[in-house]
Amino acid sequence: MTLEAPSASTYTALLALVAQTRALMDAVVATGADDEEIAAVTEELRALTERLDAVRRPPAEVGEPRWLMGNAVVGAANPFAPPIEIEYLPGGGVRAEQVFRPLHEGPPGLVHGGVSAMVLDHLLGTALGAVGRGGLTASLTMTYRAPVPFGTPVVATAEYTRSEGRKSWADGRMALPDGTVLVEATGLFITPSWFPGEL
Ligand SMILES: CCCCCCCC/C=C\CCCCCCCC(=O)SCCNC(=O)CCNC(=O)[C@H](O)C(C)(C)COP(=O)(O)OP(=O)(O)OC[C@H]1O[C@@H](n2cnc3c(N)ncnc32)[C@H](O)[C@@H]1OP(=O)(O)O
Repeated sequence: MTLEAPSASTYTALLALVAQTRALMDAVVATGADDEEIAAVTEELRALTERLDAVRRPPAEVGEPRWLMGNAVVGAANPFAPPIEIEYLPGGGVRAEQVFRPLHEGPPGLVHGGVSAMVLDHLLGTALGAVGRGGLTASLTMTYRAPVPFGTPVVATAEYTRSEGRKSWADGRMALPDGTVLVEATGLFITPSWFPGEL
């Protein structure tokens, strides 16, 4: 079955909804409203949730135009996604600059290590996809060298390193704009035997 991407106007409307939802999530994390106000807002949100949930779009399939719309890292339709915008570098490799928010908190005032792992996992996978070696993460090794701050830019980069058959490896890291490395990642990705795409 070929699924259609949402129309341009639906897509634009969806982007606005997602941006507003991200702002809501940030506000929820930080709110100091009193319990009555929280209860009133909760009721309004319950009604809004029911309206949106009344109609669902079918899930996307690999390769179709909107297949990453729901992705937790880059998904335009996913309010949980920071979202990360990935740049393909001319010499191979990928780069993304991101300002994390209190929504991504782990230790107070710092980004959660699992969020860093999620972002780097995706970046490694994208670096492999860029050289035609796309696959699923089989193992991911993280080295946390310094805390990742929120509210200030962090630069993530990743690149393909090598392959053996269906197995491919990529390396990546997050750093401050001055180059100070905060987190390093190395991952093994395996192109599943069922995957019809080219190796
Ligand atoms: C679907 C393709 C996508 C393509 C995308 C292309 C474009 C990219 C563009 C946009 C970027 C998107 C970026 C996304 C990034 C996010 C990534 C994720 O979050 S992925 C979700 C989390 N990961 C899982 O859910 C995997 C769950 N695991 C599995 O499904 C299987 O275990 C799998 C596919 C990883 C391997 O299963 P088997 O049946 O194909 O593997 P066997 O045949 O047993 O082994 C093959 C070889 O790999 C080794 N191997 C298997 N698993 C290993 C492991 N965990 N560690 C080390 N080696 C392992 C084996 O020892 C074997 O090695 P020997 O050939 O004998 O040398």
